[in-house]
Amino acid sequence: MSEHVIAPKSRGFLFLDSHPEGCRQLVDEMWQAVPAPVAAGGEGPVALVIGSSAGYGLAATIAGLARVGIRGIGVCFEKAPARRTGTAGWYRTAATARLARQYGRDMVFLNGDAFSDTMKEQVADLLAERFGGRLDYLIYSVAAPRRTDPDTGRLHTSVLKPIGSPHTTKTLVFDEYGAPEVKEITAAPAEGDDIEQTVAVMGGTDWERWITFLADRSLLADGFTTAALSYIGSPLTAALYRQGTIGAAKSHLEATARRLDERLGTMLGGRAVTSVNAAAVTQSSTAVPGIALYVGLLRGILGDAMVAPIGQLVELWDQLTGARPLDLDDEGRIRLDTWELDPAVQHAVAERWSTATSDTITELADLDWFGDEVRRLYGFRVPGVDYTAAVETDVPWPAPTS
Ligand SMILES: NC(=O)c1ccc[n+]([C@@H]2O[C@H](COP(=O)([O-])OP(=O)(O)OC[C@H]3O[C@@H](n4cnc5c(N)ncnc54)[C@H](O)[C@@H]3O)[C@@H](O)[C@H]2O)c1
Repeated sequence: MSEHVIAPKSRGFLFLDSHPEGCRQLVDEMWQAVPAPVAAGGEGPVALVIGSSAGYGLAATIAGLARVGIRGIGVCFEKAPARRTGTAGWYRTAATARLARQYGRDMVFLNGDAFSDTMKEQVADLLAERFGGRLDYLIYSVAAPRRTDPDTGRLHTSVLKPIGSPHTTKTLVFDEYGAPEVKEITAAPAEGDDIEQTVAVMGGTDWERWITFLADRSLLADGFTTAALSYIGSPLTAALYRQGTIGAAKSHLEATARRLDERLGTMLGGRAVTSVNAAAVTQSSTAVPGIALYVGLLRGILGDAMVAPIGQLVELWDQLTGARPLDLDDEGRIRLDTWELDPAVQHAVAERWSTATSDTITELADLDWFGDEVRRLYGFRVPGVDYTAAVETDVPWPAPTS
């Protein structure tokens, strides 16, 4: 037993501790937000979600469990409680596993490096032993700063840089008293092998490696379908995102999808697509310069009309399972970002972006919402949680039920 009162301590948008009870309630909230299952009863399809503990991958896991009745495996990379609390994803995984069990879904969570072949072996063994040797769906939603290539042993590091020339952007920071400041920063362009390294981490190489690995062991079911998450985003963030090093990785991911789609089509009558999702506040997105400002302004304009990740992932599952028709753009991508990239919305965000200063930002952007969302990533600011009460932080990793 290790009970503590946990106060939010942060460095910028990163918090040092997370709140187990807040994380549990947020997972409950996400589950409750999922509409009733499409088909009830029977054994659900077998799914593997890579990046299952946070952001879009967590939404994929919860929407899959609650809407489609999936069973299978979630893979993520989280830190256990030790001197500090566990990471939020640790507690969210414990909460997701508890709900899965409660609803009778056999879901096993593995904590470790998805880029490694050891993890691929572990997943392959579990699929063979526990899930009838057939995988129906794979959702790939990893956001990571680095990846070791199992073939070469080389460590690749991804960077967020513009390509070609330096780029100056407005960005949102909070001073030591929590007051918002709109600043300008200039990002130096990619140099050396920055692009290649970012593509090696966030492009499609590891996704393809997973599929080849599982195909070689004959673990992919007929009609096997896979989706990887991508982002396009606004012209306001394009120099640093879609036209930058990370955008090069996303283009690689999308090209990988087209190649895999052909391969899976011939091999199994299967499919590979990318799903272009909309801007959301996650640990990864807040690391991109300008994104915090952009998302705050977007919320200021759209309010509750923004579609949260869980809503987008219900739509993704509906399209993947055929509950709704698959709706692909000209480049073969599922587009769940149309409300964000609507020209009228983008025009309104651009207007506010151009006039935003430290003095006007609280009127133009919904910073209360943004501040809450950042804290909720760590289980804070969840209505109904008593943050003055001590909570058990020593939560075990969920053991598979036999
Ligand atoms: N956040 C956005 O605004 C946004 C918008 C559209 C698309 N996307 C895409 O969604 C995907 C996920 O991003 P997110 O923002 O949800 O990220 P996130 O930081 O919220 O979650 C990342 C997940 O990856 C897992 N992970 C990281 N490194 C790992 C490793 N080595 N092995 C196993 N698991 C690992 C983490 O444990 C976590 O579950 C990315 O492809 C991203 O580009 C994000």
